[in-house]
Amino acid sequence: MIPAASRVFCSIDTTEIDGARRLAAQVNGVVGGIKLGLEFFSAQGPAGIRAVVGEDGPPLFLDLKLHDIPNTVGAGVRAALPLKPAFMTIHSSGGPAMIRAAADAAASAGAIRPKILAVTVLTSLDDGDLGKVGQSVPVADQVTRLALLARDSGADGVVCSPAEVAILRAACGPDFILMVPGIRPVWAAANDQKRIMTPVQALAAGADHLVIGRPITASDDPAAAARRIAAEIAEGVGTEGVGGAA
Ligand SMILES: O=c1ccn([C@@H]2O[C@H](COP(=O)(O)O)[C@@H](O)[C@H]2O)c(=O)[nH]1
Repeated sequence: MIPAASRVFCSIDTTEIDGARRLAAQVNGVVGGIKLGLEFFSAQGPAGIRAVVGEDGPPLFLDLKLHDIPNTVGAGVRAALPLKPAFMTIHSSGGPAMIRAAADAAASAGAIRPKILAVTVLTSLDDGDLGKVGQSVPVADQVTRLALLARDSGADGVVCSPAEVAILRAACGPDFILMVPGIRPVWAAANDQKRIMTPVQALAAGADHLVIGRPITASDDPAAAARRIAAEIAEGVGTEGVGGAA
């Protein structure tokens, strides 16, 4: 059986190539893949990505959260295909044509295409924040709307918070991928995340993959933190309560 910890993508958010490589080596074999995003890509570009994950490295989740007109997003996805990411992100709020353009660009890679995931509502936002950007509906309603739009426009799945996983699993079906950040073991600080759950809670709700960054990477001993999370997942630790000091 595949260990549940292999469903964790460790988010390495840094500008430093040596630091990113060191972190990737420290969590290698404990987590299932590496997520690199805007911070690292802006500083190090495609060559930096290759230096961290290599040709035969762990699965890559390239989290660039593309959001632009359809032509530009499609071209952005196509330009990233040589990196062979397992997953790439776009924003669902870019609309149906933009999502379709990303899906079509990914499909052009054939069998080893990246799965396109549409970001719904960022896990750092709550109902009050949504209201301030003119979306005066409960977060869960907006997430569901954007997830259904993404599914119907050709995306393989979405990025959502653990709080919406059960709702989306019911609304979008068993095969729609739910990639879930906003994950905090009970011993970790929430930081800027607002909609959070423990790894065990998120998996129990039906998440396919978990994204975990600072609880591992900001630890004095990232390898030990990753192993601790893997052990908690295996033992079902953290079914109640979450978060620490923000
Ligand atoms: O809604 C979202 C979408 C993406 N993220 C990304 O996940 C990681 C989370 O890192 P932590 O250190 O575990 O908070 C980070 O790279 C975000 O860009 C997200 O948090 N929420």
